[in-house]
Amino acid sequence: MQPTVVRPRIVPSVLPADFSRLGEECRSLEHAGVDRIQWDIMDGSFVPNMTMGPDVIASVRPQVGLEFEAHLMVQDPDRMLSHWVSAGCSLVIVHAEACTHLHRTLAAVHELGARAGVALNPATPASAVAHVLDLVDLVLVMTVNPGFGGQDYLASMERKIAEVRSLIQDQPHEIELEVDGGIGRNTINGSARAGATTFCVGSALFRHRDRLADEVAHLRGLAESALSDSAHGKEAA
Ligand SMILES: O=C(CO)[C@@H](O)[C@H](O)COP(=O)(O)O
Ligand SMILES: [Co+2]
Repeated sequence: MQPTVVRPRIVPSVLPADFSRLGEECRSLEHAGVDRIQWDIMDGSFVPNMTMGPDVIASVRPQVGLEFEAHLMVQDPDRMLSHWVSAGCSLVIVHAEACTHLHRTLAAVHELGARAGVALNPATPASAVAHVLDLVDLVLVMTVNPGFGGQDYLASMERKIAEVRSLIQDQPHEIELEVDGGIGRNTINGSARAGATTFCVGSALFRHRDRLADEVAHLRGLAESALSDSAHGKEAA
């Protein structure tokens, strides 16, 4: 039987959105056909920037049907995990570097009824997730240093993307591989060929806010062609 090509997921970051109209902005993304919405949570400590708290996300939650993921760029995320889940995030991504007891933190996310993801800073090796894969639903490889949107993609991360792909490939449960930072028309191909199937896109998408649906389809098409050329982009029909 012919293998089918994995459908790439396009997940916008809300960082470039107009924060005074977040509900409308998220509805536009939903109408444009994106797969989820990523909320970039920054605490001014783990990263040198601050964004929003759970009440902001909760206020948008009833206005949009899409799944929400929280990308927690937060030192010691444990004490607030339940707030992000209560606000409506069904996927919670913590940074490996921010957790003293990563295994415990991931178990706590599952106990709250959410899916758990682990993000890796550019300087963190793929091996940082090797011993927690049984508790991981998604690995997020940062392709910029976290803290700001609009930075240049680090192509040097493609080797790590490939290493994570080979780590997760043989797991008994599905683990998504997402990339985040500087993803757009010129970089989605390289990260897809390396092993990513989910693409967080911020500024490269909002740059085309007058034709969001076209840009989502265009980016997904570019990723689909790259995945169809690569072994990891195929699944049994
Ligand atoms: O987590 C982060 C930054 O820390 C990202 O989600 C970016 O906000 C994505 O924005 P672009 O790099 O695509 O502009
Ligand atoms: Co992010």
